[in-house]
Amino acid sequence: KKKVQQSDPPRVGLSKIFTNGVYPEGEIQPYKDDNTWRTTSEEKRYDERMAMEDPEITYQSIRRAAEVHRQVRQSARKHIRPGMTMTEIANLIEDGSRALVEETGLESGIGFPTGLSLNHCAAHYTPNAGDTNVLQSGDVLKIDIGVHVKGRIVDSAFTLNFEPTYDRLIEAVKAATDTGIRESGIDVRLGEIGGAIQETMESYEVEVNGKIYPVKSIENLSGHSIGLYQIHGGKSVQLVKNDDQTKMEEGEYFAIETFGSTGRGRVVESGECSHYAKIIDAPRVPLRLTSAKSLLKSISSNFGTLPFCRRYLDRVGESKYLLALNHLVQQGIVQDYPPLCDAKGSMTAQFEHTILLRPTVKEVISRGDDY
Ligand SMILES: O=S(=O)(c1cccs1)N(Cc1ccc(F)cc1)Cc1ncn[nH]1
Ligand SMILES: [Mn+2]
Ligand SMILES: [Mn+2]
Ligand SMILES: [Mn+2]
Repeated sequence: KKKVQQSDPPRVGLSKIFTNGVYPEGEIQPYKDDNTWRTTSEEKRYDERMAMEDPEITYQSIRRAAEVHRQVRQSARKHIRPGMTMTEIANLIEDGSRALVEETGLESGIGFPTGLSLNHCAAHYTPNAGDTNVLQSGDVLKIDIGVHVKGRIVDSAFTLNFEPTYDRLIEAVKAATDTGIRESGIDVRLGEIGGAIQETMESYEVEVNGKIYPVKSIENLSGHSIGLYQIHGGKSVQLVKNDDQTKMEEGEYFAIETFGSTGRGRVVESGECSHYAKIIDAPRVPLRLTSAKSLLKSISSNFGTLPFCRRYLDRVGESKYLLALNHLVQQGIVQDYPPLCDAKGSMTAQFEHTILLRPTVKEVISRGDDY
């Protein structure tokens, strides 16, 4: 049988390429100071075999999502250039993701809105309809892509620049994220990881037009555990030293993400909101507003508890939904996630990977040869 090749831009579904249903493993890291106990223990190897066989937690789902992520981001890096509108960039990425993951209802598809935060904005910006913003050559663009298969979400992000000014900032954040990944492990306290991330991050400085800026960890952003169809699983991994004694546990998925800044090292909500998500255990309040009732039905059937953005409502045929959407937010049924920005004029960068704490090893699921 002839081997099927991926197209450029990528549009061939991965099940046509990985015809045996086996997808590439991520980067395998032994647990730190664990020497070989977990890797060799019979009991742990048994636990792993059971996990592999359980259709609900099969590793193939998350690995398929990760391979989609790698191929889409490779194409993004190749094609995104100053002069493109943010909307063109979002569509380029999302068309690729939907095609490669072979989007099928809530079975597989986009994990959350494509983050395209610029410059002093660190997270949760994606264009709404009518956004005419154009990428500039001096911009620092955080590309945060989500892909899910059977509710297993890969949350991974990288930073693009087109001029060398902020190369050191980008280097600092890549190093800090790798520190966070290295320090993660079963029974590790979340506070310990925060301290290590901050130490790496703040060992860097960046020179901009003759002025030296120390790189700061953004103290009110964090990594997070990830659940089934649940981008935020309830545990947060801070980017600064703290005494959170909560431990990481075997079988948990984590998004290890760090953000560096030349500004205050703190973000505030700023600008028009695009990102939303149904709150998992939202109170069942009787909705008086009929339009809110029908919008909620559309959100539940199209996205479930996965985050979505206004463009996704547009594409499933919703219109004139803002009043209803704001009502759902105000009733505590839908969470809004406005853009999170440091001071105007400052610069922020992000790197993020999704890791899985397997019984025997730590797997950096979203690792590629790019980052
Ligand atoms: O800031 S978060 O809300 C958060 C961090 C810690 C606890 S909750 N957030 C989760 C999220 C929220 C909305 C989305 F559309 C996608 C993800 C982190 C994140 N944003 C992008 N990638 N990762
Ligand atoms: Mn091409
Ligand atoms: Mn992310
Ligand atoms: Mn994340």
